[in-house]
Amino acid sequence: MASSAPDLLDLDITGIAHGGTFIARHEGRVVFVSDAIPGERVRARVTDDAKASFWRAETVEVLDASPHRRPHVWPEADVSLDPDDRAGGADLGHIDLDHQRVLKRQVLGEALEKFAGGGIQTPEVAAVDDTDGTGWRTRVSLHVDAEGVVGPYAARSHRVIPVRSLPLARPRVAAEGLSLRNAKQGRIDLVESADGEVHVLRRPERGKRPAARVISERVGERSFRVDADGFWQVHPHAASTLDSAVRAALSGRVDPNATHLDLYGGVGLLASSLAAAGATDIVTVESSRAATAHAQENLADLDATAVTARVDRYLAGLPDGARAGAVVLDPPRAGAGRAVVEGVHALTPDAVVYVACDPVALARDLGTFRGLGWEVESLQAFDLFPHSHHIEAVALLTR
Ligand SMILES: C[S@@+](CC[C@H](N)C(=O)[O-])C[C@H]1O[C@@H](n2cnc3c(N)ncnc32)[C@H](O)[C@@H]1O
Repeated sequence: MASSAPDLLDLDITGIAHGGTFIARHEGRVVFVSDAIPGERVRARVTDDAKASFWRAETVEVLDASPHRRPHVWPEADVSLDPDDRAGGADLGHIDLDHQRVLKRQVLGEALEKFAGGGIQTPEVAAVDDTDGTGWRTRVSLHVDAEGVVGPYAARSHRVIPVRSLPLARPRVAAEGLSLRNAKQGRIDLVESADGEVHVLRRPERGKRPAARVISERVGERSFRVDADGFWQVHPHAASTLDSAVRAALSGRVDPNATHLDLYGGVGLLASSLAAAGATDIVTVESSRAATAHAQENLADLDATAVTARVDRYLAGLPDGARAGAVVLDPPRAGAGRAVVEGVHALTPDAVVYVACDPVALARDLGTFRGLGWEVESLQAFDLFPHSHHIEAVALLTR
């Protein structure tokens, strides 16, 4: 560390930043602090002072606690432990669940204000069940270090932390994860499929990796085959929540004679939502060949075509004057980006439904859409990742 930052700082926490850290100021400079809550005064250890514009720090002691502070939902991530020994992946687990949702809404609102041009009503971040926010992770990645220690990584590091509990995991996933022994150095993914079976996918750093295993997921009456290590929503209510939100957004907006697009389609979840909303001719576009092979099979009863392509290239390759009825896009964390948004706009769709897992990327892309004359007609947000900073949002855009 450069000599300019003292090791320890006493800081007043004034806000929440995107990405699960909190904002304080020291001599005018922004400091991003982990494990804090707005309104608190904390003692924090500076971990990164390389940049002139901001530093990073970790709370080591809470000097004046927020009324929203709780013992961490994961004892192995509690602020009473040395920051190096705190398990990662539950960066809001020290905050009461309702207030987590208030703070997530604030992050979304600030992103919309800053990057989407402002004036968009920020929705509440809705709970998808009435639990305490534990026991939802159907997918958990653990790591095995050179000494054979199995556990999650510590927050903001690649150090494996041995743990006795995995409270965010589904109970069977947790039990399986905590019973792992004699593992080779590398990663182990645990995946609970819709039938409750837990699949253990060992990915040793050296040696042969096992062949892809196909599992079955379910939304309503429809089942989806997906590679166990392929993309599927993590919260058990996520796929059905997003399916319902997309159907509702598209209700009455699907021209049965048009071609409709499901971009970043995975194994076809939202293509089936398009079909449920009345679409008969659907193209689902996805870069993973394995996922599109599953999508083609999963949507076999529909008039759907699964295309393996990068969305930007697919859109760029469409003939001039090509049209789409409705477009659903569900990009990865980085968002769709200007070229894709412009490509969607060029298809003059009647409606665009944007499913987002990153509020800043969403806000940027909404800003681009608005610049092209689109309006955000509705926006919903869902707490599909309780005790972590992640948010899922669904926006309907029309012109
Ligand atoms: C957030 S997931 C959404 C999947 C699907 N809509 C669902 O709900 O299950 C994003 C998907 O986009 C795919 N992907 C990432 N970058 C892509 C790109 N540039 N073009 C096409 N697909 C991409 C990933 O493989 C992943 O399946």
